[in-house]
Amino acid sequence: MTSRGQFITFEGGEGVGKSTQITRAADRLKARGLDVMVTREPGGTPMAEAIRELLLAPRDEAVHEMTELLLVFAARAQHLHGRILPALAQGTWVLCDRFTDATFAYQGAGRGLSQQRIAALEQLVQEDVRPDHVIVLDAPVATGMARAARRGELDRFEQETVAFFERIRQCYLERARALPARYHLVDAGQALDDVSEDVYRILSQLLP
Ligand SMILES: Nc1ncnc2c1ncn2[C@@H]1O[C@H](COP(=O)(O)OP(=O)(O)O)[C@@H](O)[C@H]1O
Ligand SMILES: Cc1cn([C@H]2C[C@H](O)[C@@H](COP(=O)(O)OP(=O)(O)O)O2)c(=O)[nH]c1=O
Repeated sequence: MTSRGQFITFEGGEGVGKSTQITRAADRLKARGLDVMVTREPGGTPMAEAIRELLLAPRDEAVHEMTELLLVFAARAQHLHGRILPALAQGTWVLCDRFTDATFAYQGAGRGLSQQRIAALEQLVQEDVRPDHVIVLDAPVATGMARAARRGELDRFEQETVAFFERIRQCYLERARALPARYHLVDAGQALDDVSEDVYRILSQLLP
């Protein structure tokens, strides 16, 4: 029987290097012979990517935080059932750029929705599914924002204030410290290659 793949998420604020590091990590795991799928949230399936576009587009209309929360979980339900769970069942390792920790950070700490409400939706949508491991890339907010700004036009979240991103960073740090067996904190303020080494050191301990 094929053993279930590992479900590993990459988290952190804007521009900390999640996309870059997840690609590098996947390449190294594939080189070790593993079956690896890289995906992202919000998104990961055509319908969930359409919800992502709804969420990220800057708009004149104020977006209620509950609308944002429900859209994030609607996309997640589609992604989880359509792609993540089938891949894990086949023994594929799933590396996901953001997952529900981002909801606790952005819609919770950022927008002010209660952690209990988010936890209730997490239970409803995911039942007992949680990431096996979470890599939290941590860097000063200014560092991440400067890197993100270099990418060009800012999306609806990237237009937020420094205070918003400071709350997000603290939320990730608190979650990482509360559950050290699942969360792995990495200093993302280092040079790219040093961050990659730290990430791979963590992943290599999970190899079969
Ligand atoms: N450790 C690093 N040092 C310098 N630049 C970095 C580092 N990590 C990422 N970058 C650059 O910062 C930008 C944002 O990185 P990206 O991986 O897209 O971050 P995220 O997915 O977290 O938003 C990219 O241009 C990337 O090349
Ligand atoms: C998964 C998720 C993402 N988001 C936000 C955070 C990001 O600003 C945005 C898009 O994610 P992403 O493309 O990973 O951001 P970036 O590469 O700019 O760091 O979606 C939430 O607000 N809640 C969530 O649950």
